[in-house]
Amino acid sequence: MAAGNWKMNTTPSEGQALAEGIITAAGPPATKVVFGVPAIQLMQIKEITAKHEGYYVAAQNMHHEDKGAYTGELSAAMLADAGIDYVILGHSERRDYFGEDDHLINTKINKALAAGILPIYCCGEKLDIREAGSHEMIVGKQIEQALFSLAPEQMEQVVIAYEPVWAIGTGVTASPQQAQDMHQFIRTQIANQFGQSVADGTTILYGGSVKPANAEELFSMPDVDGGLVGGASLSAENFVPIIKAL
Ligand SMILES: O=C(CO)COP(=O)(O)O
Repeated sequence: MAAGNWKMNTTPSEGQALAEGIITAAGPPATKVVFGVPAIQLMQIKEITAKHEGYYVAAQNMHHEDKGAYTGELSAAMLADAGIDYVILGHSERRDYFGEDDHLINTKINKALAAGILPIYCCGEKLDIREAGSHEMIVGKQIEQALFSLAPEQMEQVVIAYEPVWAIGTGVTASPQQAQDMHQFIRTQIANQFGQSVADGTTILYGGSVKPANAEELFSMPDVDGGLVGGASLSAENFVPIIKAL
């Protein structure tokens, strides 16, 4: 899977041109391609991807309650009714700037699954944790708190994105071996909790300064099933080679 997280970039007209440009240049993809677009563009981009096999749309967030007085928020039911395929949950920017924790993210994951939307669950450690050698402990805890209450058939619907915070938007990428080690660790956690066949079927994406120049090497690692791409998903020139690396 090649997933782009556009974050708070692109106006609706820019987003339309971007999605159309990528689809035209990449053609029918050999992997699933997901556009994680700003809320205002969800239905517009869905209309485009619906015409092209292999292309999907993701929301970048979702509220954990079903409905009510939550000004500015979107519910799972709204996304589902609009035909949105995926929702990115637990991104480090939401954790840092909006105070989201794994308990809340777990609630959101349950709501998304109940509405038929596939969660892309983001986890990953900060630099000080990596330097202290505690990254497996911290990511292990994130996975446990957000996912271990799910039933195996729910877990089968979840995509995981390992995004070391120190690699996001910094130009510093985890080495292929660092990515592989963490992905293998995550898959083992999933296997221990949900069984080997669920773990084998789980898509685990790497995110953090994925570029055309490093995508192929990262994706060649056995437990790296694709990428969640920020900056390099904002132009066809950069994103198409990343799609084609899968
Ligand atoms: O946060 C990311 C994707 O969700 C990664 O962002 P960059 O690819 O810009 O480092």
